[in-house]
Amino acid sequence: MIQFDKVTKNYDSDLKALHNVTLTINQGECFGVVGESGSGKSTFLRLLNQLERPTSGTITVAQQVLATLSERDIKKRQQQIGMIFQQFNLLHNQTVAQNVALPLKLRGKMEPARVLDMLAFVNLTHKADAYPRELSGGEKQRVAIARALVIEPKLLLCDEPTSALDAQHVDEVLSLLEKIHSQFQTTMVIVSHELAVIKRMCQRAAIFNRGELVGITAVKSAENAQQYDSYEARAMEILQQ
Ligand SMILES: Nc1ncnc2c1ncn2[C@@H]1O[C@H](COP(=O)(O)OP(=O)(O)OP(=O)(O)O)[C@@H](O)[C@H]1O
Repeated sequence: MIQFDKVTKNYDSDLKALHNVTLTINQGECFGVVGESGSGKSTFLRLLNQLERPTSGTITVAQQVLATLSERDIKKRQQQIGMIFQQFNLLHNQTVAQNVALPLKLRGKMEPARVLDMLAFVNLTHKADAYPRELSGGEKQRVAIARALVIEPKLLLCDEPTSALDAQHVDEVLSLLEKIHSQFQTTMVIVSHELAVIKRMCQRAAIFNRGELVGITAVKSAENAQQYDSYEARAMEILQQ
């Protein structure tokens, strides 16, 4: 579904946020992206949802080379991508139902029944008229997930989806992401510095270090407490167990 071919991204300076990255993400896959701070994870996501363009190389999504698309087609593509963030990014002066309805409203659609379906899917029907300040962190993230799903995305991008949550809410949100993956076969890309999250959710993961793709590994279960020389060695070892 997604192909990066020798993709490099420089921002203003000479520093390469991503350097010569080639990888493929399959349709229906849950793909993890790990790496230390500044390794290029967010840049990878921003290229995927076309908020940034590569300095060189090509990105192909659903057999379409992104660079060949018009602004209008890029906007259309972006509307098929759902995104969830570490800090939820809810509108605080809007109710839960209004937050979930927002992507539909932006497309000029009013589908209250669909909003209610989504709230039921994330188990928050009873909070439809509440405001974000009245919710727990886990509930806020579930609202954000309902908002991402309301457009029936082909691709769901998750940027540190559990990093702002305590353990109980982490489980709640991951269970919901698992349910989405099994029910809708949505292709998912999860960026997280928490290896346990990637381990639970993903079939494969890419490991980045300073903009370089160090490797892609199949993910197996159960973590051990061994000491490693570097973050990359630990990531590679733990994810392969
Ligand atoms: N808009 C920007 N302008 C200039 N440099 C940037 C910009 N965004 C990111 N960078 C730089 O690109 C490199 C990769 O950043 P990126 O945000 O992709 O890393 P990350 O792995 O997501 O980090 P974190 O885990 O801390 O969010 C970093 O050196 C960063 O300073």
